[in-house]
Amino acid sequence: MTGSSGTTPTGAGAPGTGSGQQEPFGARLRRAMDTRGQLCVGIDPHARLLTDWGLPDDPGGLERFTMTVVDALAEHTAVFKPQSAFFERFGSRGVAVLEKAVARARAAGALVLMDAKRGDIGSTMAAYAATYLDKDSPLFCDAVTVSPYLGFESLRPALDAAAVSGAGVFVLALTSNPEGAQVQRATAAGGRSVAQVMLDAIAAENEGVRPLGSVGAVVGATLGEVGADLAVNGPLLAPGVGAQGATPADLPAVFGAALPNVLPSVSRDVLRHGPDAGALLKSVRDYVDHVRAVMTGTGESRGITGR
Ligand SMILES: O=C(O)c1cc(=O)[nH]c(=O)n1[C@@H]1O[C@H](COP(=O)(O)O)[C@@H](O)[C@H]1O
Repeated sequence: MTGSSGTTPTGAGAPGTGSGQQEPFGARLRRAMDTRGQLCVGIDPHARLLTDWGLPDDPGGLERFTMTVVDALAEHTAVFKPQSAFFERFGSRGVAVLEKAVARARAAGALVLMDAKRGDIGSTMAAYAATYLDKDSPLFCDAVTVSPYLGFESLRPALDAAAVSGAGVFVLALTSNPEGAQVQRATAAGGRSVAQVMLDAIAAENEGVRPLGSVGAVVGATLGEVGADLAVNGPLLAPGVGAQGATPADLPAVFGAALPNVLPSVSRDVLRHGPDAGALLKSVRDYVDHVRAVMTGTGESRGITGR
C-alpha cells in the first residue's frame, strides 16, 4: 500500500508481462488490491440516486451519473462493478453507456467486474461467455459474476473462455440476501451444503495457482459466521457493505483466515456522496482505510465505523 489513503493511480489492469499475453485475472486483482486498496465500487444507477443527484431518469442522466463516477474514481479504485440491470433497463442506449463506462474505466487502469449474474445451460452460457469474456466483444470485462445454480459444470464455457482471455469469473456461493439460504444452505447429496459444493468446485479450479486463482466466490458480508470452508484460493467478493447493513468491521467474523483475499463491495453507500467528485473519492478513501485497518487488526481499536 502506498500513500496515506492507500489509493494510488497505479495501472491496476495493466497486463504487466509485456509479452502480449494477458496476465491472469487473479494476479492482476492481487496487485490492484495491494496497490489501490481492497475495495470494489459498485456502479448501480438506481432511479432514486439519479433523482438525488438532480439528474433525469433517462439515458442522458444515466450517462452523466456513470461517467461522473468513473471519472472521479477510476484512477484510484481497484475494481468497479457495474450492475448490468440498471443499464439494461434503458435498452440499447443504456447498454451503450455501459460499454463506454467499461472502456473508460479500464483505460484508466481500474479492473471491471461486470455484475450480470448469468447462468444458463452450457450452450447458452457459451454466448454469455462470448459477450463478457471474449477480448473481441464490445462488452469484454476483466471478470463477470455468474450463477452456478443450474449446476457448476454449466459454467464450463465461461471458465474456459476466461482462462483463454486472462479474465475472471465470480461464482455466487452464499449471497447477501436472506432468501438465498433456501437454496444455498440446503443439504446436497453427500451431506455438504449446496454452497459448500460450489465453494469446493471453485477451489478445485484454483488449485495450485499463485498468487491468487482467477475463479472467485461471492459471499455476502451480511452473513455473520458462515459455517463454510472459504479456502478457495481465489478472491472472495463480499457485497452487502453499506446499504445492506454490513461494515468492514463485520468481515473478520464472516471470512476468518480468508480475509486477505476478500474484496468488499459497496454501491449505494459510496454513490450517495455524488455528484461531487471529491466527496465520492473521500468516501472511497474512507472505506479503503477502514478495510485496511480491519485487515491489520486495528479497526476496532480506532473505533472506525465506515458508515
Ligand atoms: O454479485 C453481487 O455483486 C451481489 C451478490 C450478493 O450476494 N448480494 C448483492 O447485493 N450483490 C450485488 O451487490 C450490489 C449491492 O449494492 P448495495 O447494496 O447498494 O451496496 C448490487 O448490485 C447487488 O446486485
